[in-house]
Amino acid sequence: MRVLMFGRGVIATIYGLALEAAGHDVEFYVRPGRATEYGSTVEADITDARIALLGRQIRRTASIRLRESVEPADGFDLVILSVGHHRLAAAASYLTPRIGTATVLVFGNVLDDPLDASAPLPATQVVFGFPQAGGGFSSDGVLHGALFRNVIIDAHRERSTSRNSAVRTVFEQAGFTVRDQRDMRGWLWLHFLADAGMHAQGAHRGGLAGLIGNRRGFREALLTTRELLPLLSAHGVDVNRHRRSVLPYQFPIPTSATMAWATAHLPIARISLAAHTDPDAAEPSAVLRDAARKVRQLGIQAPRLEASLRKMG
Ligand SMILES: NC(=O)C1=CN([C@@H]2O[C@H](COP(=O)(O)OP(=O)(O)OC[C@H]3O[C@@H](n4cnc5c(N)ncnc54)[C@H](OP(=O)(O)O)[C@@H]3O)[C@@H](O)[C@H]2O)C=CC1
Ligand SMILES: CC(C)(CO)C(=O)C(=O)O
Repeated sequence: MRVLMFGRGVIATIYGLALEAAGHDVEFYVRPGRATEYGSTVEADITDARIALLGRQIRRTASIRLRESVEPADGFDLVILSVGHHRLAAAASYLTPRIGTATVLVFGNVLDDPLDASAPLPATQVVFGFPQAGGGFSSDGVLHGALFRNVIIDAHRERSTSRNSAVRTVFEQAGFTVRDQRDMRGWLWLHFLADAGMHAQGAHRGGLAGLIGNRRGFREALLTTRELLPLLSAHGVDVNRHRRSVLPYQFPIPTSATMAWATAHLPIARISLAAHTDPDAAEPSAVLRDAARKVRQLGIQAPRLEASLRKMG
């Protein structure tokens, strides 16, 4: 399959390399002028949990193909679009006239209704999913990442089209296990609020890396998200469908102890957080700002989130 990864960011690179290794024809779209800057290789240090339960660390210099434009005649079958929620609209506008008949997998954080957030991409060509990976580039350009076996794919009955099946097959053939999500919109909202809780604490601790091994930090993150949960029902999400996912917020003490222990002792649990050390990174402040905007609109009290926003300045 011809696959285009949008950008050469963390998630695009981790999954692009995995799909290429599985035999797909993978290219990366980067902004005009950036191909030379990036070069034709990437140094990747990935702890891969497809091979071993707690991950096996593999470091390699991988060749990658970059392109600075996309045209409908390029004939991509699948475009994987993984950007921060605050950059999705611009990316979707760029891609819409250029994708031809390709399926676009929107594979990252989304706030608002997913189809509105990914407009003007045609709803019939879009599939929603979410990565189970994380990491970041260190200052020497090396990608340090953790890759889990699962990926989340939308499995709502009305959206279970042949495009969904094709996306599932691509991941399964590359050794991933697809976790069906029947309420993707609710799941994406909940994940966004979970990130807001984490980033709120990151704002006090020099980024998410400051949470590693930090029981109090995780507890505060969970409590921050708990303050935001009323947003879900206010937007029509049936929280009962996400009972297991909301348990950490109902039991923050044992959950934070587990998270602190896991991130202190297991590299696979630590890597995604360890890479987030930039206190001025754009995505965390966009997540906090947009979560705060939503709760203020509804008059929901979120003192922990507000305190973190003040801290960010
Ligand atoms: N990193 C992580 O640990 C995790 C991230 N996620 C989610 O996955 C998504 C992607 O995250 P991540 O990979 O870290 O993000 P990155 O910022 O690393 O990657 C985004 C990429 O998209 C490119 N890009 C964005 N907009 C445009 C545009 N309009 N035109 C051209 N290129 C563009 C960026 O290029 P440029 O640099 O030129 O702007 C960059 O290469 C987010 O929603 C995030 O929340 C989920 C789990 C973990
Ligand atoms: C907050 C983070 C990095 C934790 O892995 C994440 O899940 C995301 O960016 O969506």
